[in-house]
Amino acid sequence: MKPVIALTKGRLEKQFIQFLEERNYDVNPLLDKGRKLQVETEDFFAIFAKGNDVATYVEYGIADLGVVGEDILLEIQPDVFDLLPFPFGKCRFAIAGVPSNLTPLRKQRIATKYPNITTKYFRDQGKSIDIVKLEGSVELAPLLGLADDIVDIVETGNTLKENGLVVKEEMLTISARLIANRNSLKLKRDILTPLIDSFRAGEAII
Ligand SMILES: Nc1ncnc2c1ncn2[C@@H]1O[C@H](COP(=O)(O)OP(=O)(O)OP(=O)(O)O)[C@@H](O)[C@H]1O
Ligand SMILES: O=P(O)(O)OC[C@H]1O[C@H](OP(=O)(O)OP(=O)(O)O)[C@H](O)[C@@H]1O
Repeated sequence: MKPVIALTKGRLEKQFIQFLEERNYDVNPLLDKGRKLQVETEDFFAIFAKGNDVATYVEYGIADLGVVGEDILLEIQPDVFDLLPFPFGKCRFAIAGVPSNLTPLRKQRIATKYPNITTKYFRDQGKSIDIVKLEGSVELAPLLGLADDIVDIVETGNTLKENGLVVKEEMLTISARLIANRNSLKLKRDILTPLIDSFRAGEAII
């Protein structure tokens, strides 16, 4: 029996495949998958999903393990075991906006894909804000007057720079994480341990 791993489609999938390649795993089935959403390799079955759904598949035990951004774990708090950080998917959360805008007299309006992380961050500082939930291209919001500032992921800073925005406050740094279904960890320990241990070797270079 092989473990089932749920992978976040897109940039994390690519970085995870590179991570596997560096550890001499057979990655050809993953590279050649085309539009298939389930693939079998020599070592595991992989399923490909959006980040939020990766957490759901792992929580429900459909997948034993998952590769997911820490942002998803912080935002939706799925009932999964957070096993270890990967040395990729590294970025940070920041408050950003137009350089010169003043703090408004009314409640500050923040646009974000991450309402829970944002609310908690401001609440911890004793600030009450209004949230505008967006699904992407969050940088548009302060430029078009939808919000005063944004809370979003920053990696290179290019998206902010090319849109004339600046970081106003650094919040926290994150990376991709290996998560596990709680029952799988107990019941499938023998098949999961070798895989987890080989991934754990990556921690040393974080
Ligand atoms: N610019 C970035 N640099 C590094 N990691 C990032 C960056 N943006 C997002 N991530 C991480 O990669 C994960 C997947 O992001 P990605 O943008 O591929 O998917 P998404 O957020 O669901 O967006 P989309 O709707 O475009 O697929 C995020 O959950 C986050 O952990
Ligand atoms: O600092 P940078 O290297 O420019 O990366 C940051 C950008 O990457 C993410 O967006 P993504 O590409 O996932 O698109 P999205 O806006 O649709 O979420 C994030 O939301 C920022 O917009």
